[in-house]
Amino acid sequence: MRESNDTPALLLVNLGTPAAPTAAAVSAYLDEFLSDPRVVQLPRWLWLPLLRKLILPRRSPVVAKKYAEVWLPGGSPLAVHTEALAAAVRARMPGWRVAHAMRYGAPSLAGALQRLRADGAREVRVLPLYPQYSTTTTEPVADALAAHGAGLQVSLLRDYHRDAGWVAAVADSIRAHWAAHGRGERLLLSFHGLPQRVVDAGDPYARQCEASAAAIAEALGLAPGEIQLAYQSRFGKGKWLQPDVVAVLRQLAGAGVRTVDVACPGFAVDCLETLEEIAMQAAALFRDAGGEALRYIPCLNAGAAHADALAALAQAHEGWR
Ligand SMILES: C=CC1=C(C)c2cc3[nH]c(cc4nc(cc5[nH]c(cc1n2)c(C)c5CCC(=O)O)C(CCC(=O)O)=C4C)c(C)c3C=C
Ligand SMILES: [Fe+2]
Ligand SMILES: [Fe+2]
Repeated sequence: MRESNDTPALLLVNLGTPAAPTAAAVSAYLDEFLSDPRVVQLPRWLWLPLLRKLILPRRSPVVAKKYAEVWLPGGSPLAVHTEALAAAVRARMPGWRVAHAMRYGAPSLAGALQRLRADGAREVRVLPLYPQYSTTTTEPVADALAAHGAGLQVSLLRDYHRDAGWVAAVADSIRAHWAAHGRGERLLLSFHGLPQRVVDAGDPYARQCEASAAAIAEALGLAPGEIQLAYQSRFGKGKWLQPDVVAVLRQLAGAGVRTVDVACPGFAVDCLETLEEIAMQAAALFRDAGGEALRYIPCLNAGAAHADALAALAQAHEGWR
């Protein structure tokens, strides 16, 4: 069916991921991602030669091996799950065009906007799949909309870090994990980290992570002290948000904690940072430090509760600007 011109469109946007688990594809992806001045805020004359001559040649083959360990038959987990999530949301929004795009890599945001335009869309709601706002993730989506959104009436959802539907979906996924595997001695929520200087410059991301953790704790009927928050995926040499997930896991194991449940509610879908860094690396580290088991709780991915929450957000009257 061809929708009428007045049908609104929803565009789900995720970060992006390499096209293949190879050094060349990882290098191309990281080059686009890490040369965005919103992501690494160093002077270009200093950063770009450093990135291209030193960091990419060294890091890309190492990171490509990590991607290879989690790669799915259909591609990178982030790409596969984002596409499945868009399909699940589409099924809940009759009358809407629902598309997805990546901020870096493919399918490109510019291309997705072009297809919507060609298809006769006028109003486009853009939902970055970042529950917590950051100048390093959400704002680059706004930049791309300013650059490629001409001719469309575009609005953006800046964050959904305390949205009731999303909080309930995360809490339910943790309860389901407990029902299937029993309850670990501790519950740890691991969010992607951020350089401390970005936070000091006023980025509200860390506050939003704390508020999300508090809301999830409340939905689970836990006291704030019964849930621990940590930050992961540190990159480079500078100071990043604390506490670091590795330090927290070492400390828990050292204190005699045998089992810890870990969820990553800042990630809408599973990706390298959850499947390799947490479910594989951090789990091995916890065992080496004397723990018995780190039980990873998968992201919401294309689950029904997630798709319901995002479809409700997409059709909400508030939050869009
Ligand atoms: C300065 C560097 C980085 C900042 C700032 C940053 C913020 C940030 N990232 C996400 C979500 C994801 N990041 C992912 C991978 C990834 N992130 C960085 C660096 C920064 N991220 C790098 C170099 C990489 C690639 C992997 C590596 O080389 O180690 C991913 C996964 C992508 C995938 O393909 O699976 C996600 C998702 C958030 C939410 C965020 C700030 C809040
Ligand atoms: Fe249709
Ligand atoms: Fe990142």
